[in-house]
Amino acid sequence: MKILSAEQLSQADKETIKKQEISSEGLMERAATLVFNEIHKRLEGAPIPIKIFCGIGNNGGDGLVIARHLVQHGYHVNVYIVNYSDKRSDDFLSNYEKLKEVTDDWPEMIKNEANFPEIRTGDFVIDAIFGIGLNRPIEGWVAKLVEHINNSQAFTLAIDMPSGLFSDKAPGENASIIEADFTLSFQTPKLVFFLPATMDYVGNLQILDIGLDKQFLAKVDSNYRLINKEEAIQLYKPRKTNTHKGDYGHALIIGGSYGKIGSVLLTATSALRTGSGLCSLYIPKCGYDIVQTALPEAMVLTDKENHLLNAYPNTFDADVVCFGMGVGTSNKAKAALEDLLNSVNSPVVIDADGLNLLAQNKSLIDLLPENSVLTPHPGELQRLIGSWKDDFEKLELVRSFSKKYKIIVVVKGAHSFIIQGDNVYINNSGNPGMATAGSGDVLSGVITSLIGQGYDPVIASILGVFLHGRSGDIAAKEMGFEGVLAGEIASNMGKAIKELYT
Ligand SMILES: NC(=O)C1=CN([C@@H]2O[C@H](COP(=O)(O)OP(=O)(O)OC[C@H]3O[C@@H](n4cnc5c(N)ncnc54)[C@H](OP(=O)(O)O)[C@@H]3O)[C@@H](O)[C@H]2O)[C@H](O)CC1
Ligand SMILES: [K+]
Repeated sequence: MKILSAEQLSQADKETIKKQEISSEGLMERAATLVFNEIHKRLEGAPIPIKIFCGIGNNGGDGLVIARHLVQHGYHVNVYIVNYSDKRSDDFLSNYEKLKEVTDDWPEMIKNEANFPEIRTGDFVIDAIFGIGLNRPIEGWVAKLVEHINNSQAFTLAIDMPSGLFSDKAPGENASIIEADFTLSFQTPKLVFFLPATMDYVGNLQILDIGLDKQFLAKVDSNYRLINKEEAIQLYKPRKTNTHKGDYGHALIIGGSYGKIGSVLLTATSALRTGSGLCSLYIPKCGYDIVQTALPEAMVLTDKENHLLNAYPNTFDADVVCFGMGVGTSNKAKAALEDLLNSVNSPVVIDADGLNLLAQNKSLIDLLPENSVLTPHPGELQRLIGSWKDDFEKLELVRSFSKKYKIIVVVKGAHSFIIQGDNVYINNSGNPGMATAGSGDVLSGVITSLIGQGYDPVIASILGVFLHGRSGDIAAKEMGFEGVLAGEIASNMGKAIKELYT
């Protein structure tokens, strides 16, 4: 699903009004009625006190339409106009009049702190103060109102966006932003819903298709895409019936050191569970018995060193190589990485200490074959590209890093970002249970396996991150968030793949 900017959404709005011969008020009615339907479906007429805070623009207009429908369905509604300016929008004004026709309880004006209503724990708050039109930080008494709402224990539903969030840029430090429990957003998700510093304001997210012009949405260009099952299934290549293991690639996993053999084992298990035809490990001697016992399906080559890797078996003929988990950052490990990068021409996957070695020896980055995949978590990323002032600057830095070295960067997080040049793919599977030791090792195995099976490295990264998340979801369903082990993310991979097409 494309992620559009506020400007693109306003354009879509205009295009829809023109093509569907609908007025902008009609479009507001359509969008806000969908919100009302969602609320009504859940509340089923319950006599909960509903407090709707409406701005004076079109987000506020949505709030007024929702209020009218709620009143007409017998709900207990109080409407507050957050009077932050005199520039009321036309659709706000006409819906203000329409609301007055259905109730004697006229909206209350909030012009300063003295007008703030008491908000109780059991209240249901609707935030229709600002939407995509926010163009500067919320200040003064309006900021205090946001704080007042956040300090209440009331359930808060944000319309289109939690007020205070910009759709396309970072909020400043200590910005006033509604902390929503739920956000119902129109037509497309907004980029800030998925960025680490702003995602927590959104709560649960649901996107409502308000029927904006399909042609415009299809042709509008966006560098940002959200990856759900609908997108993932299109990337998946089913197996043929007449087939053999040679069709699914030979993955070589290089890593491990004394005390960290488990990491390579997880990566190799995950590669095999994702469907690699063959999988070999190259590890220090001390890991030989462990791997052969724990994973008889894999083949094992050992370095001449006992506890650390020191070389790359360059006579080995693999379809794809993954390097880094558990190797440490010793000179010996550096020699092994250098050896590898001087020997291979096809894309490699680099994770964990492999990334730290690249960060410590920046000249090695030049040796990465085009389309190689790097899978840093934020700490590793910072070591590679330096620090950033906010999530947007981070995205810019990763983009130029990706362009400069012609590589793919998978920035791991609650929503992992797959970045290739200007293109950013945002993963929407997974859960907090996956924040566990070895989870990243498993991800490297999935991506490596898919590259070995012939997927283009960027597709392998997008699909791999999605499948990793789904597999984690399957594991968490059985084990609970706290109980998930990385090995279970690997072992559920077959189910995650099956679930794509069933
Ligand atoms: N296209 C769609 O998907 C639809 C969107 N709808 C809803 O409309 C809003 C966007 O409405 P808009 O009127 O453009 O903007 P807002 O309601 O978010 O803001 C209103 C005005 O507030 C001013 N502003 C901005 N920041 C601040 C601030 N910090 N303090 C005070 N005032 C501020 C600004 O005007 P200025 O002239 O003062 O700059 C805004 O214009 C969208 O989010 C949806 O909820 C439709 O209902 C359906 C179609
Ligand atoms: K809002």
